[in-house]
Amino acid sequence: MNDDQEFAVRLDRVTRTYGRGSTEVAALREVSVAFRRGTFTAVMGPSGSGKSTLLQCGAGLDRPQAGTVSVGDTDISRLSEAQLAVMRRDRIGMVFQAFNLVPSLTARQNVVLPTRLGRRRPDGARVQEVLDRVGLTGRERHRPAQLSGGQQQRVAIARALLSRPDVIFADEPTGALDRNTGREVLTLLREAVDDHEQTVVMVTHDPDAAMWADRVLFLTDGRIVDELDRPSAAQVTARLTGLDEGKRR
Ligand SMILES: Nc1ncnc2c1ncn2[C@@H]1O[C@H](COP(=O)(O)OP(=O)(O)OP(=O)(O)O)[C@@H](O)[C@H]1O
Repeated sequence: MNDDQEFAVRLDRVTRTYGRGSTEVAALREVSVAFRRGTFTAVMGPSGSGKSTLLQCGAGLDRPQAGTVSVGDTDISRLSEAQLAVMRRDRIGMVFQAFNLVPSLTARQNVVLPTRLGRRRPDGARVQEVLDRVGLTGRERHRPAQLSGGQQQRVAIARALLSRPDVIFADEPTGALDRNTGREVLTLLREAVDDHEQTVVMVTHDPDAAMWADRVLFLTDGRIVDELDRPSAAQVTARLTGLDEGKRR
């Protein structure tokens, strides 16, 4: 297998800075990391360490000043905005802490919205399949306000799954949920990896959520400073405490 088939997404020496001159902040400093197909990676680190920026650059929502981002065999820094939009629609799914649903639309309409915006006709059977898969059978016509937080996040996951994306980027997907509901969301993300060979990259502050991942990356000041394979929550907590202490010194 060559690298393009083995890895869903690769960042190579990616640098992203914000602002200029004395207010310049380096959110990512020459970060190189590859996400193997069919794996679940958690990204952790102190506030402001660059986690969301890593996700945004990987998903093509933000463009780095230097370095390359590849999705499969495509270097996305070379794509036009229009080509990038198609790539994001077809191959990348996004899930956010705040669900990002349209309040006036039903669950089903929210799931098909990206397809409709792409001026394509949704496949009704596929839409029902993803709604069933995330446990929303019977709630297809509910609007977000009529759903619990966990159910709203399921709608967002169904929306992300619809196009069978290679990779799903999730930015604190359990951050607004209680522990049990969060666990249900993590189960869905884990199933995407184990049963559907998708790739999940998830930012989280919660060591219990990170435990669901195959690998945990630790960021500090825009750099990946460590990684752990299948760690326990206690190992994750210990590593995070070490990072915070390192920062204070
Ligand atoms: N649009 C922006 N304009 C200016 N600075 C930004 C912007 N986005 C991020 N930054 C800065 O880049 C750095 C990294 O931000 P980022 O949001 O990636 O961190 P994070 O690890 O996700 O933080 P948190 O855990 O608090 O969400 C921070 O110092 C932040 O202030």
